Amino acid sequence: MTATKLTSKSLGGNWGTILLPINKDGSIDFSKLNDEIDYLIAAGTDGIYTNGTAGEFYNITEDEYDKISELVAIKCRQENRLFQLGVSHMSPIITAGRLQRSVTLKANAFQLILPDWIPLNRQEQDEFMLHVQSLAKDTPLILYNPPHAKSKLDVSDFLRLETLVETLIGIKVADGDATWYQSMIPVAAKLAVFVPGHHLATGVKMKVAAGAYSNVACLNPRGAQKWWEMMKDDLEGALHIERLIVEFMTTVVVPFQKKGFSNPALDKFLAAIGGWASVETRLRGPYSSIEMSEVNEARKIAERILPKFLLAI
Ligand SMILES: CC(=O)N[C@H]1[C@H]([C@H](O)[C@H](O)CO)O[C@](O)(C(=O)O)C[C@@H]1O
Repeated sequence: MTATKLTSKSLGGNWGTILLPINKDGSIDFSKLNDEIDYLIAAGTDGIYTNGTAGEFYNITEDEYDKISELVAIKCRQENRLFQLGVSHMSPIITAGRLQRSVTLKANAFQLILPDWIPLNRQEQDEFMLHVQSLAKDTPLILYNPPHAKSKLDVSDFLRLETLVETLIGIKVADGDATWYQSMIPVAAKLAVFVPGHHLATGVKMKVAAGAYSNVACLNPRGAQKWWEMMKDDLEGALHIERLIVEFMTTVVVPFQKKGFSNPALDKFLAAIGGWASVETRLRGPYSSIEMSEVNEARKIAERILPKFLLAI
């Protein structure tokens, strides 16, 4: 079977991340991971992706990388579900290795970051992306450029890379204010732009967002999907829900961010609050995890603020 060919026009929607169930000794619990992938597939999100930040791509061995990618690829192909494999790594050599070993898995796309120790000048960005394109063959690419990346790309970089790299179909970025959205309209005309999950309705209203690799799907993949569907025929209603999600994030999640917990710690906390996966809050060290004992209180606040469909399992 050939993989459905994603394009900058067809790529979009609510994508659910794989989160790693980490044992006390730091190993990955593959049996729990298995169940989690089954749940995500059954939840009916537009797609599933591996090795995002929430998948702790920066802190796994190459053997683990291969095992995770294979597991997700086999299950998603069996069930005919769209999936993307993250091949990101801070080292260009490791990214290339991940890519080369994953090409046969027939992902619908690869997600990747630029090399992330020494910032890349434009020529180096171009060279890296062309190299990756040649390794990925005809599998499309999504470039992930978070605000903490060493090489921060702007509108002109995205447009240049889109012209240069034929198989680049999307980008994942943090959003900004109305001026930012305005500036991204030319990019959105050419590439599928993914914005933070909790701002997706705004992104749609501003005619920029094609979808989200979603932290709302971390909380509840089914609920996040329902919210995305709502954006198509009741955008005002979806914007109202977004305000509730943002209120929930501000009340429950941001205080942990202010204490210094990382984004993946927050994503795992969201999943534990949602309670749909057998994933707990533990991250692989040295990164700190939010204690499971915080989950009950957070869940109570979630129940007060959020609509039922975002929490029901
Ligand atoms: C608010 C937000 O968008 N969070 C997203 C983060 C950040 O983009 C990332 O932590 C920056 O490094 O990425 C993910 O964890 C990921 O790709 O797996 C998904 C999560 O929804």
